[in-house]
Amino acid sequence: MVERLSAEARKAALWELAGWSETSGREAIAKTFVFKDFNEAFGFMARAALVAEKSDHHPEWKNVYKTVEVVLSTHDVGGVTKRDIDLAKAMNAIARQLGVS
Ligand SMILES: C[C@H](O)[C@H](O)[C@H]1CNC2=NC(N)=NC(=O)C2=N1
Repeated sequence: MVERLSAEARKAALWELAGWSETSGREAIAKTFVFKDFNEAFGFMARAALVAEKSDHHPEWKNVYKTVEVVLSTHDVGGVTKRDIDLAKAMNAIARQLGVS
């Protein structure tokens, strides 16, 4: 079991995570990625899904055409943990490879 991050620790982690912010009304972090088209959005999701499955930590996400809205939290502890931060970093890296920040 990983430790739920404090409000301070969440803020510190988010400083280094471009585009991610805290959700309101729930302990989670979120980012909306906008790609060039559906093909790139779905390519991002396919790559991110492999990372998620490998680490047994899965995103809540919604895709409409070229936009992917992602919410990350660790359900087991009802908050944000290093597992969310790590997946958020991996998603940023994948998006960057696809030419999107
Ligand atoms: C049993 C299994 O490890 C858990 O259900 C995992 C699976 N994927 C998960 N993903 C996320 N985002 N949060 C979790 O708490 C979580 N728990």
